[in-house]
Amino acid sequence: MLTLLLQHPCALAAAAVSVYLAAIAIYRLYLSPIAHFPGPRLAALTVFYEFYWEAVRNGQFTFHIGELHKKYGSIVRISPTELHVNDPEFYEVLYSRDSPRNKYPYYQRTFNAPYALITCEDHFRHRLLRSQLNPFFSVARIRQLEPTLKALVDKLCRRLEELKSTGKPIAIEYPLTCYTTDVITDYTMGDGYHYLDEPDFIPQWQHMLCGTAKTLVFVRPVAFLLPLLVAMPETLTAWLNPGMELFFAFQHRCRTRIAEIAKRHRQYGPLETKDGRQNLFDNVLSSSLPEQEKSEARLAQDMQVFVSAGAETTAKAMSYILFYLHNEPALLQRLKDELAPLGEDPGLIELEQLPFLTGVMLEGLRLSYGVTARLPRIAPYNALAYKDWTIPPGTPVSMSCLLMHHDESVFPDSYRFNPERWVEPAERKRLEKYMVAFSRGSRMCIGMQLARSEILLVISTLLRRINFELYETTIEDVRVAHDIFIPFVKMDSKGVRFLIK
Ligand code: HEM
Repeated sequence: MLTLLLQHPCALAAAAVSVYLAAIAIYRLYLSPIAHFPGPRLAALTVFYEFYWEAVRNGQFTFHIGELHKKYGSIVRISPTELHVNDPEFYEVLYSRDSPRNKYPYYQRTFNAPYALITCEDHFRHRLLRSQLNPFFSVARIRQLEPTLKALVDKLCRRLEELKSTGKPIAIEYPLTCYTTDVITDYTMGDGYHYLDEPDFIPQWQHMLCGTAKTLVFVRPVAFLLPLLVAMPETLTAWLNPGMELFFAFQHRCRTRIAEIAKRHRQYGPLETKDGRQNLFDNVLSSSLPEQEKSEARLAQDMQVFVSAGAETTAKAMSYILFYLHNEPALLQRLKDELAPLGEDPGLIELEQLPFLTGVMLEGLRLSYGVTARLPRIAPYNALAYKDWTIPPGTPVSMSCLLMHHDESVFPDSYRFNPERWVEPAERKRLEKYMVAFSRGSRMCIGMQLARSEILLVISTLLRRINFELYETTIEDVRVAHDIFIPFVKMDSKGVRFLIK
């Protein structure tokens, strides 16, 4: 037999590959440190199980994981290397504030932004970067930003008023995405994109932000091919994947803007904006961070992430809130009644005190999810204890906001938009623990305060000044149907559309 194999190199190669694959299969099924965890054998064998549910079935893996939990229990092995937990009480353990948590390289590499804060794998490097940025997003700093946020809401209202009585429906997520983009670009770069000036609210920008999420998910198991894709001429990639032109233009814009900021910083030191604020990247350049963390390549990747993370999520939450309120006029009226005594120009501090408005915001965040994808974390040094299980150190473990927000034991009638569930203060405090749109712990969203302030100001102002009428929009246009890193509704939806009366 051996002589035969040696005489035929192809047969030898095939035999070697078979032995290799068999060894991998035996390791994954019987010898891996997580071999004893329950779950489908196929998922334990290959990442193409995940690929099938993510890519071939177009964003169905999270829903399928929900089914696996019903069959196998609250902890399931969902891939050769990863466990998934579905238990609201475990969320704060996994997404810990204090214990080291690394991110999972397999998951992070598809962002193709290896130096950015959000993709930083090592816990300690992340702490260093994050502690430098945290003050920039504190409640106090966001309060200083209030006049800018309000000026942009005024502009949003003026632009929407142009559509008054024209009979032209508007998909509200487009102007809202222009608003959130202008806010975050103005705040981080000191010079906004001014997308609210675009005559048609530039729908392709919102499509691009959602489209890149698909690349994230669909290429994950073959992400080692990403360098090939990236090395291809941009014109060819854009031809293969229409819509990528805008992404490349956005990438170039971030690099150019960072190069300008860095050059000016080298020549003249940090530049303050007219209201005395320093832009975020000047602030990083003036900091005591190690020099490699101030490289233009790293800062350009962070700029890209800040803009895309801050724009789509917040705009989606606001447009879903507007839908739910107009879909149930009693809720709309109750909110208007609560807002009425505050007059024409209430401040953020006053808005934050309103129980029903707060309930509307939290319920909107709960049902728009932000990021639906599971977010794996690794406890690098210590085993994690979960019920009777011991999860070995170094194991990627994930949980999903989508499953948390539809846990009927926490949020009964979970698909119903019910702001009332947040109104009573003690109950709100209890429930907020399980509303994880911003995730939790050391890696939780840095823009949370900014997003909450934007939502409060935009919703309260639009309801005072604009008369909306829903146009050919049903609950299906806000009901999650696909998890492609971010939530997607049915693919042929035209979005939440309104006539301005
Ligand atoms: C409704 C609005 C928002 C939601 C639901 C949301 C959700 C999230 C979630 C779930 C994460 C964790 C991602 C992970 O673990 O990989 C995250 C991280 C992040 N978000 Fe947000 N986000 C929102 C708004 C914003 C805004 C306005 C900004 C702009 C500053 C922003 C910037 C970021 C950044 C930079 C990170 C990475 C933080 C880190 O790794 O330390 N987000 N966001």
